Amino acid sequence: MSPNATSDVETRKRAYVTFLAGNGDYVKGVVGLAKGLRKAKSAYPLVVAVLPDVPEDHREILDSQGCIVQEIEPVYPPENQTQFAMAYYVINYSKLRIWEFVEYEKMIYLDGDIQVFENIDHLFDNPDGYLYAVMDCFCEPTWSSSPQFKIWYCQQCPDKIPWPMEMGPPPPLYFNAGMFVFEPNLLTYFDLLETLKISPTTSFAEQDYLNNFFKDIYKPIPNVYNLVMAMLWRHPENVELDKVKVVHYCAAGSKPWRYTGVEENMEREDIKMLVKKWWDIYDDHSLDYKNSISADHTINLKPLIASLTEEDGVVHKRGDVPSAA
Ligand SMILES: O=c1ccn([C@@H]2O[C@H](COP(=O)(O)OP(=O)(O)O[C@H]3O[C@H](CO)[C@H](O)[C@H](O)[C@H]3O)[C@@H](O)[C@H]2O)c(=O)[nH]1
Ligand SMILES: O[C@H]1[C@H](O)[C@@H](O)[C@H](O)[C@@H](O)[C@H]1O
Ligand SMILES: [Mn+2]
Repeated sequence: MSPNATSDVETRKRAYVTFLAGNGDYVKGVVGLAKGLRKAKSAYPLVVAVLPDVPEDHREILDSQGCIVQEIEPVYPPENQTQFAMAYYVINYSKLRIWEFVEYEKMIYLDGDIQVFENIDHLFDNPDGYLYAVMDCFCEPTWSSSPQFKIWYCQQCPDKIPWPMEMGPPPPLYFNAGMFVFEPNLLTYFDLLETLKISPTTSFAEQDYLNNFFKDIYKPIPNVYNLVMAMLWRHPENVELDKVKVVHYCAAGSKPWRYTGVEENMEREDIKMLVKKWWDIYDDHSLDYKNSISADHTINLKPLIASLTEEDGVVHKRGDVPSAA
């Protein structure tokens, strides 16, 4: 086997992964993400973990965009009496299935409402054994039922309003679960599912759960890897917008494919600019998988080479091992 083929086989051990549920418009987010990764010349494919309720035509769109569509079974929390910050967060427990994708050594999870504007492949090279993610902000009304919100404490500026001593030690650092670097592992996977059975359901669903589960191995990374939009108006002093590589369109009203500009903060120039940047990628037909094949041979030979197996040299059907690049 040629040295090139060896390294291509190695790159197959890493992938991006996102999650898709339902027959709504989140598929647009995932298409945008696939194209964004391609534009950033990522060397790794995008796996889309889909729930059974994702319709066939949406799966075909994703396949035609070079994504690896992988169906997963839903995971439900044990009981559902809690008020989630958003009712649909309940489906996000299904995200735990991605720890089962052990054909990959390391993956970067990205929400469907995330866009990657610059290459972040180097995050795969971070030392193993940790879960890497960006610290969240507690200042939006979605956090109103939390103790942090009630005392105006935010881990983004712990010196402004320090955590009161009488409330005990400050809570452990908390990440936004729209983006994280992790290692699929069956023992972890079974432990995640088993521990869930005896865990309470809380406002931020699997985000709270993952934070608790991984608190000892969580390593914060700079917010350029997941700009939670509220940071722009809650903690502008912590944001260097021109350095941001990954944007998370998570604020109410900010999903680019639904954007109208009427919700609070959505009239801001920085938001308008970021929404436009998302659309520029989504509308760019040269970034469609089929067009990128004819446009750039150096990049687009990769999926073909990677789909040659060592033993039989047989080329598997396109879509088996597509690269996001
Ligand atoms: O109808 C839906 C709803 C959600 N999703 C998927 O679920 C992800 C999470 O939903 P949002 O991005 O709308 O939610 P937020 O960004 O507000 O949610 C945050 O909190 C959630 C708590 O459950 C999750 O942790 C999520 O990853 C984190 O970014 C989406 O990106 C998308 O990938 C769908 O596919 N279809
Ligand atoms: O994951 C959630 C979500 O992205 C919300 O929109 C945001 O307000 C929260 O800070 C975050 O924890
Ligand atoms: Mn999101």
